[in-house]
Amino acid sequence: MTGSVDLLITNGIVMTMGADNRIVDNGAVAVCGDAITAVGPAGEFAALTARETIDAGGGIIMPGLVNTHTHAAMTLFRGLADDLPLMTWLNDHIFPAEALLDPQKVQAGTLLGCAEMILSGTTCFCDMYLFEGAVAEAARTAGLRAVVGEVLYDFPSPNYGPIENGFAYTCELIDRWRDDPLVSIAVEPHSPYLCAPDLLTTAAGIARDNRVPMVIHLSETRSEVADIRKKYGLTPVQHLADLGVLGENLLACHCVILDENDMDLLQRHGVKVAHNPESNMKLASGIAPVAELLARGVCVGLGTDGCSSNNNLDLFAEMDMAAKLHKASRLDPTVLDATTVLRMATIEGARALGLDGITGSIETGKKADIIVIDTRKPHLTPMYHPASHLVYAVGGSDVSATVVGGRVLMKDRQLLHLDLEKIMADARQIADEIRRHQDGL
Ligand SMILES: CSC[C@H]1O[C@@H](n2cnc3c(O)ncnc32)[C@H](O)[C@@H]1O
Ligand SMILES: [Zn+2]
Repeated sequence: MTGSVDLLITNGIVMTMGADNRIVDNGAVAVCGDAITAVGPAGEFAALTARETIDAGGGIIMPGLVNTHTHAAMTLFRGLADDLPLMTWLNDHIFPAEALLDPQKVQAGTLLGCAEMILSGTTCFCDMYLFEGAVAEAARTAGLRAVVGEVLYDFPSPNYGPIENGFAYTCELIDRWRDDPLVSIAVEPHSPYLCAPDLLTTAAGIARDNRVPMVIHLSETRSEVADIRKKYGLTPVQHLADLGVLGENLLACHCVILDENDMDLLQRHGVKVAHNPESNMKLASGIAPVAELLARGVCVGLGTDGCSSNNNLDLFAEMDMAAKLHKASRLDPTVLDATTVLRMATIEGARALGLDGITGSIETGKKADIIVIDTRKPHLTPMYHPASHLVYAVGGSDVSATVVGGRVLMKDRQLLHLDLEKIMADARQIADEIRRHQDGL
C-alpha cells in the first residue's frame, strides 16, 4: 500500500468486531478524514506516509466502546446517595438534588462524564437527562459521538415545564442537530410509571415521524411491574405493546423483570435492550434475563447507567460484571462468553442505537472510532486470547489512546482537547453548592 493518510494506528492486534470477528495479529488501521480506509497486517502499511501515527506498542487496537444508557451529568451525584432501592434513591435523594440543576451545571457534569468516558475507552454514548441541549453541546465540545434526548415525564420539568413544551423542546433539538456529524437526538420518555399513555404514544409518533430512536427505562424493578399491573392490568412490556409503542427504533433500558411473553414481544417487535448490570446490582433491582434475550436473537447493548448508581462510566468494568453475573445466576460458566460480551459493548451497542453502519467495528468505510489498549502491564501479561483480556483483565485506565471520527481525543493518557483540571474544579464547586443545600444553609 502506498500514498498518504491522515492517521495510522499500527503495531497492535486489531480486533475488528466485524461479522466474522476477524483478528489481525500485528495489524494496522489507516484513517483519512473521519473514516477508516484500510485494515490489515502492519507490514502492508509500511510504505504509507501518515500525518500522525499512533504506535500501539504490541497492544490491542479495537473499536471504541458504546455506552447504550447513561445520564452523563450524574457524575455530579457520584456517591451522594448509596445503598438504597431505586424508588427511595430517586424520590428522596436524586430528584431533590436534580431540582438544583441548570444548563450550566448539566454541561459541567456532562463534560466531566465525557472526560471519564474518553479516558476509559468509550467513544459513543446514549444519554437521557434534563437540559439535553447542554449535553449535546458538551458532547460536541468533548468530541464524542452521542445520541441524546430530553427526559419526558408527566410532572413539570425543571427545564421545559409542562409536557407540551417538552415535546416542542425535543422537536427543536431534532431540527437543531439533524446534520451534525457526531451528535444526534432521540425521543426519551422516562418510563411507563412516570409517563401516561398519551405521553408515550405522542413521543412514539414524534420518533417515528422524525426517524429517530426512542429510549425508555422499562421493567427495571418488581415495584414498577406491580405498579403498572395495578394501573393497567398488564406488564410494562405488554402495556407498551398495547399502546403500539414497541418497534425497531425503541431502545428499552434495563428490562430486568421480564416474563416469557414479554421477551417474545421484545423479540417480535425488534426492540433493542440496554443492559446495565452494575446499576441493577447496586440498586438491587435484579438480574436481567440477558442469556434468554440473546437466545431469542434480541439485540442487547451494554450501559453503565448514571454515575450515582454504578458509580463509574467504565465499560470495561461493566463487561467484566456482565460476563460474570450471568454465569453466577445461571450456574453456567458458558453463558455470555467473552466474545459475546465484547460484541455487546461494541457492534451490538452500535446496532442498539441504529449506528451500526457508522461505528462499533473496525471496517473500511466506517467512522474511525478506535481505541488502543496498552498491554505492557503485569496484570495483562502474558496474553493468550485478547477477547479474554479485554473482558476479564483490562480496566479503563489501560486505554492509551482514544480516537473519534479520526480525531485523537486522548493519547498516552492525556486529554488533548479538554482542560481536565478546570472540569474537575467546576464539578467540585457544584458539589459544594449541593452540600450546602443538603445541610439547609
Ligand atoms: C431526568 S433524566 C433521567 C432521570 O432518570 C433518573 N434515573 C437515573 N437512573 C435511573 C434508573 O436506573 N431508573 C430510573 N430513573 C433513573 C435520573 O436521575 C433522572 O431524573
Ligand atoms: Zn437510567
